[in-house]
Amino acid sequence: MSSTVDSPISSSKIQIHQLDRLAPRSAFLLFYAGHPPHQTMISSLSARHIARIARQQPLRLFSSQDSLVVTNVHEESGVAVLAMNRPPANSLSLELNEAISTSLKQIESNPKIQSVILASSNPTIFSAGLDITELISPSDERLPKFWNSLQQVYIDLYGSRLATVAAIQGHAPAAGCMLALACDYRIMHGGHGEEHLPTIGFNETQLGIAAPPWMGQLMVRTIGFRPAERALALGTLFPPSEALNAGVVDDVITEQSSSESNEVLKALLPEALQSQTSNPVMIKAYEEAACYAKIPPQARVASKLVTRSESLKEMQMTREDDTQHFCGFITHEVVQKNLMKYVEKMKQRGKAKKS
Ligand SMILES: CCCC/C=C/CC(=O)SCCNC(=O)CCNC(=O)[C@H](O)C(C)(C)COP(=O)(O)OP(=O)(O)OC[C@H]1O[C@@H](n2cnc3c(N)ncnc32)[C@H](O)[C@@H]1OP(=O)(O)O
Repeated sequence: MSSTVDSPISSSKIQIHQLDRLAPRSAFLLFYAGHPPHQTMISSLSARHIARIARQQPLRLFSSQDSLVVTNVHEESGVAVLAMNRPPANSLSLELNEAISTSLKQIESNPKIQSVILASSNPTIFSAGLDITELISPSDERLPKFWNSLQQVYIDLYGSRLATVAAIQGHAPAAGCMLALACDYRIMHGGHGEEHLPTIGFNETQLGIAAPPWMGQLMVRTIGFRPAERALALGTLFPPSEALNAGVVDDVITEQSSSESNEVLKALLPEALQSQTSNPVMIKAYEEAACYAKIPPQARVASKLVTRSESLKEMQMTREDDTQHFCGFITHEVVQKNLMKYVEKMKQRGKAKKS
């Protein structure tokens, strides 16, 4: 099935192909940047989102302090912020994943916005990765839905028409690292002294599980085959300077700096992030996002898709198999035992910290 609607992003025409056979609830948005041979894929959206765009209806904005994500836009600079807001650790539950995808789509539907900063309302944790409690004794109904929602976040972020900048204030293990790697630019905080260094990486093997192929390949595409192969096998969590050297992040910032951007940040940041207006990571993230926002969007999007469209297509084609594999793997008795042990350790550590 295919239909054409006016693009909410530009005056171009967008053609929508419903790829029922490959991904029943998804569709590719095909964007004509110039002539048909230059047709490029921007993103995949759920059928529900497409129906809304076709009717030109705005998506619901998540903005209250109780929301799982908080967002705000600054149309003058073309920059938006989308911050995860699920205490204590922004671990990714089904609901948080869905909120990220929905909010990203809502921001994308504003034609004045060209960049988004992916951030956290927690100043020491970007995201702790998957909510491990989703993985323990899961229900047959929720587990595939949960995994689908994570795949969708990856597809939406990696294929977004927006330039995406990750403001990594603190820890970003496993799927938290995936969120950052799916962005266009990554800025990490250097930490507060040797004892409080945040880390980033795919630590799955340390939990007795393995990162799925699309996540592992994301690391391969970011840091290269051999370093990624080793980091994936060992479950390496990189502290900031090592993450920078390996290419996991693009920038590490520690110094507090005053900047002209402070004033804009006051207007841009949602209430839950107002304490971060003079945070160096946020300042740098804003400056980078504003820089991307000045590039002619059609050229920027076309260039992004040179490197991303193949892996996004692959993801769409293997999505159902990936979900089946994930559900089979996670519910395996040995994996369940490993996960329970890991959660027990995590709780003991939490108790020790509090006492
Ligand atoms: C085919 C299979 C593919 C499977 C793919 C999996 C990808 C994944 O994402 S697996 C998840 C991997 N995540 C982790 O291993 C992170 C575990 N957490 C931590 O290492 C630390 O919490 C942290 C480094 C992120 C932060 O450390 P910090 O000392 O600041 O805080 P804590 O006291 O440890 O944690 C605070 C609070 O949050 C709870 N929590 C932390 N992480 C998770 C999580 N991933 N899921 C659920 N809950 C989590 C932790 O238990 C604490 O709770 P309490 O305050 O109630 O004790």
